[in-house]
Amino acid sequence: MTGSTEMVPPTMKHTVDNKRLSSPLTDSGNRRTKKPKLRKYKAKKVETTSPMGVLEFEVNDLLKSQNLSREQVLNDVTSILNDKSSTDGPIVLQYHREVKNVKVLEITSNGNGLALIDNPVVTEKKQVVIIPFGLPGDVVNIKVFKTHPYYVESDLLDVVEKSPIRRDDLIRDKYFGKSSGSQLEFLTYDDQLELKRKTIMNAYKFFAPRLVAEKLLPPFDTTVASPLRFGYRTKITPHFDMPKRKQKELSVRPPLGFGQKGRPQWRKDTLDIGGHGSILDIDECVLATEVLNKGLTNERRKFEQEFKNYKKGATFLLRENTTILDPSKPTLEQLTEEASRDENGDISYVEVEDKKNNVRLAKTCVTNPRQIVTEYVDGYTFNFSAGEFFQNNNSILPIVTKYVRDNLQAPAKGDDNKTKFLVDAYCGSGLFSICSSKGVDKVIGVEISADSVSFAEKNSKGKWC
Ligand SMILES: C[S@@+](CC[C@H](N)C(=O)[O-])C[C@H]1O[C@@H](n2cnc3c(N)ncnc32)[C@H](O)[C@@H]1O
Repeated sequence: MTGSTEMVPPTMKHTVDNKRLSSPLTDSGNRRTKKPKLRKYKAKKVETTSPMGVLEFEVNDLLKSQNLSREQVLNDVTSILNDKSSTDGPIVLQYHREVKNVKVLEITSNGNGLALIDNPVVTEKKQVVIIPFGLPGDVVNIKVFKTHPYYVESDLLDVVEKSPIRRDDLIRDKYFGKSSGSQLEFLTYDDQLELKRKTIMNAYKFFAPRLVAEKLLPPFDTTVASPLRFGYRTKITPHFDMPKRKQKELSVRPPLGFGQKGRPQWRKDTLDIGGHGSILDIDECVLATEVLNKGLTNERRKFEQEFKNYKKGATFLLRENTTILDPSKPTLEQLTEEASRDENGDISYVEVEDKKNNVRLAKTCVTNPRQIVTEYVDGYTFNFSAGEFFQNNNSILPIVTKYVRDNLQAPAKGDDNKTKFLVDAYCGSGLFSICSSKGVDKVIGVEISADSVSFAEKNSKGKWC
């Protein structure tokens, strides 16, 4: 399975930087060797439902399936921490090495491959390795670059043998394979939906084990497909960092885009696209809607002129806004709210039609988080602050809100087949409460954000709530 670099067992001599030792004189004038102060690894407290917490469950699942104990994959992080150099100390170099012909065994809920490799120091031990863009069944070459107690992180260098589910021919995003923006484009859409289903099933397995053990859950249905697979995201947040070494005035525009996912090298023809910084310079997002891509072009052009004015890095908000058009008036005249503008100073927009409700809509791109925006869902409109939460895929909302509506109609006991109360926990600006309220006596929304509560109240006025 693995063919790691040559191994030299570490000794404590390796682990200590001599320069850091203080050695006071004894009475006889000799230097007394003081025990070196070891740097201790401090494990961060991980919230179990966070991505790191879920990873821990997934690692445990892998170990169970491979009949391995946690002890058998435990890494000696302390000796790495106390090596002479954190980049090229002898122990660091033993751990952070290239490993060839690694068979990927599993895929995590966020799309990373999981595999087992030999521990480079203790021959009878293994390591769990995370391989971004590695698929179960792939045989790959990797570079391990970071060690945690129960797993190591790596970059994908080459795919030696392709998994039967790997479909690189489906990739449309030029940044795919290095950007953190999209993870699953090299799977068929059916496989992507199946992975989502497995993620939900795992959520119940990890967080509600009694419900699963006592068979109290209904069967898991297939995942509802999105009508749009690309060009659906109604919010993106490209960002930039300032260079670490402060210059008086920046001479070159910093990259503006999304984070790079490690330093992968497997897509040789796109290696240089977006650059090599921790943030990639992104000029189009295949997942975002057409008008957000227009906004991205506009805001990048503005940034090109203004980047010297920034003292710190920042995040840009690009959020789609919808105007319901009056067909008797010119579109531009009706775009009264501020939005991203093109090089001529005109608001960029895209017109679309809701055939079902016979309505024409203009989509614009808002950049001010405090600006009030409108989303249009199957005839309903929702207002909320651009910076607050709203579902990111507008194209799927008529389907999911209908699904919820259709499956809510459980009649209250001994009643006239009517649902009396609907409680929408975590209601945001009221999307599901409002779309499901028809025929219900009373809807109660629960929400922690005061801003969203006030919009939920406003959005529900005149509806059935
Ligand atoms: C994923 S959003 C869903 C909003 C809404 N259901 C929708 O689909 O548009 C989750 C919402 O839960 C709210 N929230 C988070 N923690 C909460 C808590 N402890 N109590 C109530 N609401 C909370 C957030 O402010 C956010 O609006």
